[in-house]
Order: sequence, then C-alpha cells, then structure tokens
Amino acid sequence: MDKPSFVISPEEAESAANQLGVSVLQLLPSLVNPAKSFARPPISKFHVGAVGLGSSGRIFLGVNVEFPGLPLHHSIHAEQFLVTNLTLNGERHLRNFAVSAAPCGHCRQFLQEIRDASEIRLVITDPNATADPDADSDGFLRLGSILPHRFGPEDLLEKDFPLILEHHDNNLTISDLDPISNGNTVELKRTALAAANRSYAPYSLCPSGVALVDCDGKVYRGWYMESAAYNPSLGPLQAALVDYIANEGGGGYERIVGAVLVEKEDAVVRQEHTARLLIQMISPKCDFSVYHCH
Ligand SMILES: O=c1ccn([C@H]2C[C@H](O)[C@@H](CO)O2)c(=O)[nH]1
Ligand SMILES: [Zn+2]
Repeated sequence: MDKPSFVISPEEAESAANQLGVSVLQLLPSLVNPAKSFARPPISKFHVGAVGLGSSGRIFLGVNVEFPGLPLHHSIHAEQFLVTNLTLNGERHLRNFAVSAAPCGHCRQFLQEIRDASEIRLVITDPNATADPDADSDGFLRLGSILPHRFGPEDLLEKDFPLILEHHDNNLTISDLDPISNGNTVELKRTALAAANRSYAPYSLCPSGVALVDCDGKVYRGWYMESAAYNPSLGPLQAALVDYIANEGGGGYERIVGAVLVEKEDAVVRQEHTARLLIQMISPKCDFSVYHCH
C-alpha cells in the first residue's frame, strides 16, 4: 500500500483476498501493519493500526494520532479513528475488526455506542498478546468477552434510539446562511452545519460539526460523537482531522488554512474553546470561526 487509502472498496478487498488465497475476514489482520505506518504518534512513537470490515463489504482503516503541545486527552485512538471513518462514510455496521494492540478500556467503552457492540468480533495481531480461551476457532474474540458488565447507551437512552452508526438528522439551521458573504466561508459554514446535523450527541443534546479547508481549497468535515461514559467522546475537530488525515494524502496540519465550527448558542457542552486551542496548536495561521445554530 503506497498512497494512504483509508477506505477499501468491496471489489478491491475481494481481489486482495483472492490474491492471498484467504477470505476477506482473514485479510483484516494482514492490513494492520500497513495501517500502522499511517499513524501519527509523535509523542509515544507507538503506532496503532485498526482495520474493520463494514456491513457494505468495504474495509476501513484507523490509526492513532497525537498532538504535541497539548494534554494527552486530545489524542485520537486508532479504534476511535476507525469508528469516525465508518461514520464519515455512512457505514451502518461494524462486525469485525483487527487491531495491532489490545484495545484500551477507553476504546472498549467508545465502541459501546455501536448497536449490538458485545457481538462485534476482534482479533489482536500483537504476537505477544496472550491466546484467549474465549476466542473463536478463527482467532476472533467477542467484544463482550473483553468488556463484560458493560455500561452503555441502553443505561441512558430509549432502546430504539439511533446509535452512532445509524442515521441522524439534528434539524439544525443557521438563520444568516448568507450567500452574499465570501464564497469560501459560505461553503465551509454549510459543510459545518451539515456535519453538525449528523452529530451523535444523545447525552448532552449539544451536537456540533467542523469543516476545514486546506491550501488547495479542498474541504474536510467531521462531527462530534458522544460516549455514554462521557470522557471517551470525540470532538468535532478531531473527527474533521480524521477526514483530513484519511483524504488529504499525508500532508502536515499547517496546510489547513480555514476552520469553521457550528454549534448551538446556548449549548451546555461547548466545543469552541477546546477546538480553538487544538487548531491553534497544530496550524497556528489557520483562520478559525464559530457560527451558532438553532
Ligand atoms: O486502545 C488503544 C490504546 C492506545 N492507543 C494509542 C493512544 C496513544 O496514541 C498511544 C499510546 O497509548 O497508543 C490506541 O490507539 N488505542
Ligand atoms: Zn484506546
């Protein structure tokens, strides 16, 4: 894999599996090492790769991302990157994934936002990982076996509430989405609003979205995603950075020249200050603006 490709089509997946004489499921562990090479961990130097198979037959990659100069909780874990990559591409389910190291407690918790999370199967490719007596014959484990007695969405939400990979429309609008102002800003505003409308914020009811533009004029977007346990939640700027890392082609963050955040004016959970801190640290010259929606 030369050029970073964070989404692999069902056809590409089939043909790669055929070439290796394995099933698409068995292909997942073989993609973990190439995925690891796209990680951005300047603090730990510890590369993590996660490779998931979606219900559409597409394969999605996730990597860990760290931000020097900021507290560690701003980091994106490979499993969170994977879930973000799934949502940004409208994938409705994850049933299997391979990961280079055992998922931490925070990631096991974040994955609970996926419907039937306990049934998701994973394989840990680290050769030092201890063989698990609960694993299936193909080496995959159920998430429920490594996170029993889970706390999750059903502790706080109605049973049929749409979960993280399911369809949401938050019906947010901006009153002054003014076509007279500068074209680039309007496009970023619209993109950030559309992202906020797909945000998964069932616990705070404070959805938000971010749009980014790079120096070539290419636009990226991401939305806030919450965890029932609060702390594993992923901010909208982190989610937009997942889109940037997956689709820009490997460039640095200083190529991001504009960022727009859309959130509710009276939000109990606000992203503005945290997002400004992060964008200023990674791309000091980036223009950052905030618009409020209803
Ligand atoms: O489940 C895990 C555990 C750790 N990491 C990353 C976070 C940080 O970048 C590095 C060291 O903890 O590994 C993950 O991506 N997933
Ligand atoms: Zn983790």
